[in-house]
Amino acid sequence: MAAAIAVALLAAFLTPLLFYLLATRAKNPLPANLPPGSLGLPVIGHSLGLLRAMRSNTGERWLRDRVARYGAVSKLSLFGAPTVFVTGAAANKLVFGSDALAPKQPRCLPLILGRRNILELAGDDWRRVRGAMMQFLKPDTLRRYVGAIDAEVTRHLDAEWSAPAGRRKTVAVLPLMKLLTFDIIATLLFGLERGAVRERLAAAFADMLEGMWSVPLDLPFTTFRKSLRASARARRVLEATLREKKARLERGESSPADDLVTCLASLRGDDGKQLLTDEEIVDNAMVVLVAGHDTSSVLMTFMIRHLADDPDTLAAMVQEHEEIARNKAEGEALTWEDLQSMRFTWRVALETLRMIPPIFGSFRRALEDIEFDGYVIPKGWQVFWASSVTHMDPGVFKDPEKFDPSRFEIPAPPYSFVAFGGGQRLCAGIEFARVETLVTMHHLIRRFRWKLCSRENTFVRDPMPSPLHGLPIELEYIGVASPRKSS
Ligand code: HEM
Repeated sequence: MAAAIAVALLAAFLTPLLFYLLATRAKNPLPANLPPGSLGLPVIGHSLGLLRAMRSNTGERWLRDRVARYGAVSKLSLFGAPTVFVTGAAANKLVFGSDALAPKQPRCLPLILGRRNILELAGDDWRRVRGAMMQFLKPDTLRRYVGAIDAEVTRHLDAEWSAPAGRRKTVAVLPLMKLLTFDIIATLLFGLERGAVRERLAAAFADMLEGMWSVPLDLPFTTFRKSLRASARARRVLEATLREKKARLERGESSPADDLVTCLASLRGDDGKQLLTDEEIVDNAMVVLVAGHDTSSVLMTFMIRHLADDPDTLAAMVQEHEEIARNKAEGEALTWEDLQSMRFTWRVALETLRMIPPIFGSFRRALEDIEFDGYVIPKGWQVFWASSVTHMDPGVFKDPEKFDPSRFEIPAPPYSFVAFGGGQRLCAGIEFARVETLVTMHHLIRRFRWKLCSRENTFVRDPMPSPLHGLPIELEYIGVASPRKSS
């Protein structure tokens, strides 16, 4: 019965789409010099093949096979739209630099995050929203929050990782890292204290994520419907938070530097009006929650996974962090200056991101016919970029399968390392991610050693890389940390 309903729904959904595609193709004949490759079956195209490969952790190979067969530019069909897949530094430059390409997200994203979220915006609207967010996320502002992030990390480690003296403890790393990054965002960016409101946001957010990448069918019992409802609950919390922040600002009880939401609410345009609308502030708080939560938690999880089996890298990191700790008083919080000394640790993070980029790739939409590499990308088509093929290209990164942080002693060639994207849409949260990663790794390395519980060291992409069972590790407390002096 359920299967019959699903088939009927699918037919109802696909048939008009098929007619639409045939009609538009008849109206706009395709240019002759399209990239090589086939568009596959109508509508279904190559989506199932790619998704299956990602779930079995062969997504990178799936793309590499395409490149071996067709070259760095090829056509295919993904998620119901004709697509050109591009890879390599020149293609990345096009993706991140060309005004003829606009961002394009899966259809479910604006429905869940809100239509005024930065990922949907272009032109002046994008510049205004990005500029406002960077007021808080730029290094000059973030340097003031290192102590607060340090406090959040040590509190988290005390509560979730530590075991009674002499006892070993097993933890699953990924869920804990997600909890930590959620807590850091809730405190630092939303200024939400621990308690019922924050727990309501955490619960709504967890439900919302489940349907984030699902088929956007708003029908009873679909994951997407559940996600939409959870998104409405999360928005209600953020709207109430914004109202409270605005009231406090008006009463002179807070400062724009308190948190991202207060900062955005305080900004004024030339006309003296609030620079971002309330809707924009809430939509972009939702983006920050999603963009900043899964990505950094995945990075730290895979660093921990790698360090368990790489004693040389671990030893070099231990040395770096011991030197920093030597110059600090007992329990003293880290500072911005300390983070600048964590060069090796950040190179380990970059190498981890090169080999396992949390964001597999994403889409753009051609606003006009674009000529690239001797082919035409027709107006209206999707462009799909993926970081992994460039990251694993031996012509760019020698011995790409080897984990070698020293390769980042000099900057990678332009548009070759794209884990954070590139160009004007470069990740807005790089500095934030760098601060939370370095602070967390410092305290973990000073307190614990660990080994992997499972020898089956694989992961799947869903679409974020997720290690088997959340990466269970056995922790040994080495007891060098001491109670904090300041926060
Ligand atoms: C290891 C951590 C992170 C990685 C690997 C990462 C990766 C990326 C990538 C690849 C993009 C570009 C997507 C595209 O061009 O299609 C992006 C954009 C973005 N990221 Fe991150 N991100 C990370 C952490 C964060 C954090 C912590 C925040 C917020 C605090 C954040 C906020 C954003 C925002 C707002 C954008 C959109 C920028 C724009 O369109 O102008 N990210 N990120």
